[in-house]
This record gives sequence, structure tokens and C-alpha cells, in this order.
Amino acid sequence: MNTTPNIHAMIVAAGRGSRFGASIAKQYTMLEGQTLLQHSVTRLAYSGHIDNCLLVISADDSTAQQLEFALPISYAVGGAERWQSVQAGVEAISQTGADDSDLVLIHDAARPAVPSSDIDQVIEAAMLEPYGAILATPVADTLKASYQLATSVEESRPHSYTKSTIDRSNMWQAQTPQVFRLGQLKKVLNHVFEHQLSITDEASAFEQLGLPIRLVSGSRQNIKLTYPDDAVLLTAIMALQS
Ligand SMILES: Nc1ccn([C@@H]2O[C@H](COP(=O)(O)OP(=O)(O)OP(=O)(O)O)[C@@H](O)[C@H]2O)c(=O)n1
Ligand SMILES: C[C@](O)(CO)[C@H](O)COP(=O)(O)O
Repeated sequence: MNTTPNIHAMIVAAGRGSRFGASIAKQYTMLEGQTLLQHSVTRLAYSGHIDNCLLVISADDSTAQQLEFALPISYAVGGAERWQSVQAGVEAISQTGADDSDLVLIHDAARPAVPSSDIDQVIEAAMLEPYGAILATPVADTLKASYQLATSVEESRPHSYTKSTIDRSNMWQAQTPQVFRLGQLKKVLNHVFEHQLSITDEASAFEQLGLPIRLVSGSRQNIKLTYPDDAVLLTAIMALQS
């Protein structure tokens, strides 16, 4: 196993931010004077292992190339689903002549508060793994499975009710960066494509094939801007970190 591989960093920033509901894509929300995307690149720049970054943006993105970033940047065009954007990034990295044993780091533009020490930890863990490693945080709240009950005619939507409590002792919330061996990542993404699977992170593609991905416990400050009220928490975290 190559424990001193080249590392190819990509930030996926081709989403629309529909759950956030802003008029502009959420990765261009301003916090502490910069966009989330710029902050995410800067966090990668603080890592001792990364010296350039591929940004995967939407085909109609006219913003990214107007911005200044803390690393040398290259671009690829993303897809309709997040995994397709990752696949576009992987193809762009492969075209640079990267080796299958190199590491590919995938980070969400929507996670600008990731501590650079966490980035270094997940990279250094992946260097010791045949497939990869991801940042994650152990579930801290009680987890409930639910069911829905139709309500009276007057009420428009059914209510949800608790069905059961899920043992959280081995439950984690996945974060990014997620770091994988390039050749292995290409294989599992092809599997996703051939079987028309629906995945929300690349680690789940490895799980589908029973391939081990190491979990690296990360900071709970590494939240993803998803819903409007995440902005309050993220703003406080970024102010605390500055
Ligand atoms: N087709 C997609 C979808 C998502 N992403 C990126 O993946 C990250 C995490 O995805 P998510 O939080 O779901 O972002 P959106 O897809 O933009 O949000 P929503 O699902 O609310 O539309 C984001 O940085 C987003 O830009 C991407 O590059 N390509
Ligand atoms: C990759 C990820 O951030 C790990 O939690 C998450 O799966 C992204 O999911 P989303 O639905 O695309 O936000």
C-alpha cells in the first residue's frame, strides 16, 4: 500500500441548495466576509497535505471563476446528483495522469467550518487504508424511527409518530472530507452507475460492496449548511473559529 500517495482534493459545489431556499446557491452565501466555497478552499489550504483544488461546479455557474481562492484552482462540471458531481471530478483527476493508488479527497462546499486538523487526520488515516477513510461524528441524540398517521380532513399533512428507538451505540453522522484510493473510487462509482443506485455519500458505495472505510471522529463544528436555521449556528461557529 502506498502510504505517501499524491493527494487530489476536490470540492463539490454544483448543488442548488434547494433545502436552504436562498435565491443564490448556498455555497455562495457570505459568512465572515467570504463565500462558503472560499472558506472551504481555505480550510483545505491550511492542511499540510493539499496544494491545489478541483472545484466541481454547475454548468451555469458564473460565480466561482469571479472569486479569489487560497489554492490554485481547476474546474469540472458537476451532475444532477452529488455522486455524479464526484464522478465528474474523478474523471477530471484521472485525466491528469493520477495513479490508482493516489488519494482523492472529496469535500462539501457547504461544510466551511471543518477544522484543518480534522482534514489532516482523515488524510493520514486514509494513507494507511486500502480503500479510504471519512470524517464522522458519533450520534449524540436519541434516534427515533417513525411512522405516519393520516389526520383529520381539516389538517393538510399527516403527523409523524415514534415507531421505535434505534440503538445509537454504533451510529455515526457522516461528514466530509471523505478520502479514497482513486482506483477503488472509480470502481465503486461505476457500480453505482451500472446498478442505478442512489447514494448520498461515496462511503456508502464502498459499503454496498462490503469494502471497509475507516471512520475518523471529527469535530461537531463541521456542520453542513442545509436548512435556513443552520446559518445561525454556522455563523456562530465561524465567528468562534476566526
Ligand atoms: N448535484 C450536486 C448536488 C450537491 N452537490 C454538492 O454537494 C454538497 C452537499 O450537498 P447538499 O448539502 O445536498 O447540497 P445541495 O444539493 O445544494 O442542497 P439541496 O439538496 O438542499 O438542494 C454541496 O456542497 C453541494 O454543492 C454537488 O456538487 N452536486
Ligand atoms: C456527503 C454528506 O455531507 C455526508 O453527510 C451528505 O451525505 C451530503 O448529503 P446531501 O443530501 O447531498 O446534503
